[in-house]
Amino acid sequence: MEGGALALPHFRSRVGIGSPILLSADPGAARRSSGASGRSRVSRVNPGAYPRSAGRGRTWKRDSPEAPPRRSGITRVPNRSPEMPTERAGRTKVSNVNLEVSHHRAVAAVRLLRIEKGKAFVDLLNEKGNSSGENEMSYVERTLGFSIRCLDNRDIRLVTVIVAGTVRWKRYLDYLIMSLCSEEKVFREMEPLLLQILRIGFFEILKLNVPAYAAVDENVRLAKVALRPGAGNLVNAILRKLLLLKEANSLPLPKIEGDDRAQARALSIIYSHPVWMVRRWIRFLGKEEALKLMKWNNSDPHFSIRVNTANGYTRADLIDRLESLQVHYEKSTMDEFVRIQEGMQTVLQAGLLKEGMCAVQDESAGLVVSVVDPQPGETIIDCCAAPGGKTLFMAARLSGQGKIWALDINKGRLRILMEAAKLHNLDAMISDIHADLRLYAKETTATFDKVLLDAPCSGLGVLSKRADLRWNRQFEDLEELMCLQDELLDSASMLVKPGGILVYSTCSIDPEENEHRIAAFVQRHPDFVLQSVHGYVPAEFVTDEGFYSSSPTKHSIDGAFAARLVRSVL
Ligand SMILES: C[S@@+](CC[C@H](N)C(=O)[O-])C[C@H]1O[C@@H](n2cnc3c(N)ncnc32)[C@H](O)[C@@H]1O
Repeated sequence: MEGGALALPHFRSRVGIGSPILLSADPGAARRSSGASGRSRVSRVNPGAYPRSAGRGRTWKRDSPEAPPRRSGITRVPNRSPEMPTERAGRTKVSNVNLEVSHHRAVAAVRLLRIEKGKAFVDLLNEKGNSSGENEMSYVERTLGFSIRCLDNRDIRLVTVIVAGTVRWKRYLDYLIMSLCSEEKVFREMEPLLLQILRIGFFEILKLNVPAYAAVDENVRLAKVALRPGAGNLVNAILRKLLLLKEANSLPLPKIEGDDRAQARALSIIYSHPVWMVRRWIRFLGKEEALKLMKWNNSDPHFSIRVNTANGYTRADLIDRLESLQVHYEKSTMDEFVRIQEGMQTVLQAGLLKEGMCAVQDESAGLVVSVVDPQPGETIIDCCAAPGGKTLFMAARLSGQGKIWALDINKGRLRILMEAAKLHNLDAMISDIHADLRLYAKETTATFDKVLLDAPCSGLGVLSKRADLRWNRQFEDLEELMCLQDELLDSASMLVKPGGILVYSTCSIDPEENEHRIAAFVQRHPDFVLQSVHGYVPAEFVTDEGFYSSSPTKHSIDGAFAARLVRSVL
């Protein structure tokens, strides 16, 4: 680093762009919206759903929604019953009612409700014991008004699969649900919790191929217990209609016809993406590639892990552990990486991350670090560093010599970065700076050998992993993001020492956030020259213009972009 000691200004934390939405419980909202009211609702529900005569000897009509659920791998509440008030001697007494609902569906329905209300995000790497464990259980209990036990590992996996899939396929599922309602008004005015239960049922039947009786019975039961008998009847009627249409192969889907806009609208339903994304991708990538991309975004995400060499581990050590855990893996072409084919939850539960042996990181992000090419002894500033995936990998590549400054506007995320740095035995090499890059660059005189700007972006390259992102991003966001990217690029460029390197990267595949930003930047800054990334990353990732670009459909990893610029010595 040149320019003497770094001034480390402290700014008040702002809401960071790209920062995760925090999980904050709002039971009142969900309860109000579901029309449910805890105990009294349960007492309303039960006499119909669980008649007193429903004891052992009772015969149920096959596939009746009231029939006792068959063992279908569905978890239930074992004799853990909410209390039902009964009248006795003029006072309300509490007696037990045998309520049984599928745990993972109840949790999935409530999590979906919260995601829709912006109070939660889809967590594809959900580990038992994190904030969405116990808190979520009590949230579900307060929202639905009945108790459920903690989820076991299998339940957690099912919740993850159902929540991620239902969020991804939301537009497609809603189109079908609306088509199967007696009138559009029924769909438009549907209670939020009822809609989530229907979406789960549709997703299970259409995309998970869950046996019909389980998908119908369990979701009907959940609607009856969590809402009221009438809600269960509606779920029953609509799911049964769906089953008939599915069997007859006549699901009501829109035809791809008419002008470009009409075709994009139909495709947006069939592939469940916002219309603006479909139109944009058809424009930039062509129809065939756009369809491939949407299929990729709807498929199960691929995860890779990177071994932490700073703790003395090698990839061979990591592979030994994976083999002992019977996790299916594949070696990546990148030395430090292993692709997990099956068993990501096992990796998480075995504690490999908590031990500091490895980190979850996509190779697309690893290749950005290869574009930076950190060399021992260098000074590097990571301008939008948190939560630190690239910072840690860059620090590991310095082999104990050199220094990284990790700057971010988001204090909470910076804290996570520094905790990870400690875990990875890299904290001595990393200093954090909590600041807005735009202000920091104006105030400091410090310059660095290398500057990485991993800019806030639309995230359009990582939609398979961020299931909810497609619905949260609006077309208008792009304009705002591009302005921010230009401002941050200008600021980052001030930190590059003469002859030093500036790397601009995103996890977007949108040319306007990538190539166009760099074209505009070099026009504003003639002292920077584009350098090809050839030699830093494998040739298949180098574009004709010399940028790094990874594509989900071509390379089967996340989409990312990076440009390497050299500052002239004068
Ligand atoms: C794409 S994320 C960075 C991911 C990170 N490089 C990694 O590999 O883990 C973008 C980051 O930019 C930060 N950010 C947004 N605006 C900023 C600003 N004006 N100054 C500094 N950081 C900012 C956000 O808080 C967010 O953590």
